[in-house]
Amino acid sequence: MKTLNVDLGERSYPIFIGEGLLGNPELITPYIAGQQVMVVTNETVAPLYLEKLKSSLIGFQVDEVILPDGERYKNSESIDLIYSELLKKRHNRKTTLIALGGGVVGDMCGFAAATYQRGVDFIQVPTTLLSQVDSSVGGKTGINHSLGKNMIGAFHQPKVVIADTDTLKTLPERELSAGIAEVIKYGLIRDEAFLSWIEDNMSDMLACNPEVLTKAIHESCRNKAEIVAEDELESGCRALLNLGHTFGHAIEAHQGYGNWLHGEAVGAGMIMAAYMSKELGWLDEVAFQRVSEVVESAKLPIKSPESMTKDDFISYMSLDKKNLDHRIRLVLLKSVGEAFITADYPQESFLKTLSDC
Ligand SMILES: NC(=O)c1ccc[n+]([C@@H]2O[C@H](COP(=O)([O-])OP(=O)(O)OC[C@H]3O[C@@H](n4cnc5c(N)ncnc54)[C@H](O)[C@@H]3O)[C@@H](O)[C@H]2O)c1
Ligand SMILES: O=C(O)C(=O)C[C@@H](O)[C@H](O)[C@H](O)COP(=O)(O)O
Ligand SMILES: [Zn+2]
Repeated sequence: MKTLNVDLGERSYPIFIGEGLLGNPELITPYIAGQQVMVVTNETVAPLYLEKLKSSLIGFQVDEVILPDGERYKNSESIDLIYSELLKKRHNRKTTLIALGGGVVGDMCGFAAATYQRGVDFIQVPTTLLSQVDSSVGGKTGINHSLGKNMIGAFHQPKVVIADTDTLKTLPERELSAGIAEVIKYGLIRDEAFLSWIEDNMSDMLACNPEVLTKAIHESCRNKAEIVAEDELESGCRALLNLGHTFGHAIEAHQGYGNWLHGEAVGAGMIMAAYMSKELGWLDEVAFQRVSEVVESAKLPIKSPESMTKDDFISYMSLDKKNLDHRIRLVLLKSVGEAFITADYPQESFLKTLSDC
């Protein structure tokens, strides 16, 4: 097992990564303050992993909420189901919520924990590649709105992250590719050496090779933990983690949540960001092709949906949480391995990107 730490003073926590972690009481029980636990999961993950998780929680009052599966259920109705179960089972302020599932379950469980009785503890047990490399770390929690992705939420850090790589054996291929999009993101924004490693190991990642996936998770979480430790609440460098997301969130919302997976939209969005970086003279053609090829090699879409017009993009992007003074702020690439954020660009380059990509 590998361990990383997210250094946030009194809110610091460990990330455990490895095989056979689910079901080990020594990894989870030290992080449960009271006697009550509420496991939040969904109808797909529960039959696969709920009993295993519960076997590590002997001696606690363990309750569970099994949500419907899908990005389209990342909404206030699902949050209400969690609150209702907590109240019905008389959970008090010492309770600990445990997110067992992918990023959708993790974001919702975290948001319920941030708000139930003004805030209770929670633990992340991520079971998708995307949630193991990204969403379980850093404390962004929340739900979608029909007008925009992740528009309602809170920063609320987990007490521990337990990433059992055995769970990836049951993950559908399309979901594995979606997770690789966020892995590629770390290489593009700040770690060119990691990007080269990703390029060299792409076929092993797609074949679910456990050593290669463990390294991908470790290096992704190391990069994310460093950024979050520097800028927990996204007043500066944390925004770089949004590479591809300003375009990608517009795709997800416009296409109807769940039709394009988050990682798929981020993959196409990163190519749009790279294309615009080329238009602005930051990337040359070779660097742009490198970005496009690594995304394509992960079996991700490389073009935005045919059905989306420039105005469709602009109407969603103009609501993006990073915007300042009605200017759309974008994360772009100075080079492969170095991102920056800007609202200062010629509108023609932005519009050309929307029509060409
Ligand atoms: N909070 C953050 O920092 C952050 C970061 C990145 C993404 N996100 C959010 O995460 C969400 C995407 O997460 P995701 O890609 O994990 O999607 P997801 O949670 O929808 O999971 C993908 C699918 O895999 C299933 N699944 C989960 N684990 C499985 C397993 N081990 N075996 C088989 N099936 C399994 C799920 O039920 C679901 O159908 C989006 O809502 C995105 O906005 C949040
Ligand atoms: O942790 C972050 O910060 C990120 O931006 C990680 C992203 O991969 C993730 O999709 C996040 O949920 C996007 O955040 P948002 O603030 O743009 O909603
Ligand atoms: Zn993301």
